[in-house]
Amino acid sequence: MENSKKAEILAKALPYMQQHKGKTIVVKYGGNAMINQSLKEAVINDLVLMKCIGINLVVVHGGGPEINDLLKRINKESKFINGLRYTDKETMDIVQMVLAGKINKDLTAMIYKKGGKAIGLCGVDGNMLQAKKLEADDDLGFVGEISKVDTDIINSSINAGYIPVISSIALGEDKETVYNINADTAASSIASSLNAEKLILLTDVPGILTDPSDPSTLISQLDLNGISQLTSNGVLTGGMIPKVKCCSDAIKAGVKGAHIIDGRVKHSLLLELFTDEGIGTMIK
Ligand SMILES: Nc1ncnc2c1ncn2[C@@H]1O[C@H](COP(=O)(O)OP(=O)(O)O)[C@@H](O)[C@H]1O
Ligand SMILES: CC(=O)N[C@@H](CCC(=O)OP(=O)(O)O)C(=O)O
Repeated sequence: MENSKKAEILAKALPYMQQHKGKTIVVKYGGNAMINQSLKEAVINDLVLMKCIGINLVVVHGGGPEINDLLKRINKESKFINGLRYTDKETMDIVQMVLAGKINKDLTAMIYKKGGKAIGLCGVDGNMLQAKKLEADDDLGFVGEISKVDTDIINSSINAGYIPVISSIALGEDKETVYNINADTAASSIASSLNAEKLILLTDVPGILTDPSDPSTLISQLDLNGISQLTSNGVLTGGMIPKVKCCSDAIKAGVKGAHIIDGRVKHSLLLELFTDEGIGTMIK
């Protein structure tokens, strides 16, 4: 590309930088969007860039596929009910090891490698995510429902210049039981409690599709009415069910926009933040 073209593209970033500076944006980085190393590096690059331009960035990560891999290694089957993992005690230990251990520390290190500053936390740290057992039609074991978010540790980390990188496990009211929280739910509750400008969910599809097998059926914008329609007519299945519910919960709580975008597209975060049209599905 010619230098003048490059300069033009860079100059066009100014209004977007001004728009986002000082705003709180929560990015949920899903396990399905972490599979390829070069893509992972591109995501980390974009996160560090977001922080550099003055966004109060919070990263909440998942790691479902990695949990499945480790369970498989101990010959344990992964069981999901409506997109949520049935979590017995042994599974809970694995979830904690993978999310709060391996993935959380890998992502934190990768941010340092890109020249950023991060602090890896889980919901237990700073008593940030407080939960009780999720009461559902089917018993899901140690799957929790967030009852309170204490944002102190998140705000302190942001004010000290760090990107908080948060894994989705939470502490029970007995201060003993640890619960497995769907990472979309954790991100949504955190975004709501922080009064965030945006919640961005990075996943492995282009956004919400009316036909999940056909990427050309992307819905680019939806409001809360549209969501109830999709939910009742069975278009959403599996992990998309909690994901969309999280977006609508965040919007109801005052988050201005929730975005489901394709983490497999290189620099999808920049396309979302630095173009008028954005990518993926925007819920308002
Ligand atoms: N209507 C839909 N549009 C797009 N994806 C859908 C839809 N219904 C179900 N899905 C599924 O939801 C998945 C995304 O949820 P999930 O696997 O939990 O992702 P992540 O690990 O990123 O949180 C997609 O891979 C897709 O298989
Ligand atoms: C209760 C529940 O389902 N918890 C999830 C937590 C991780 C997660 O949500 O990871 P992704 O974002 O990669 O799907 C799980 O155990 O897989």
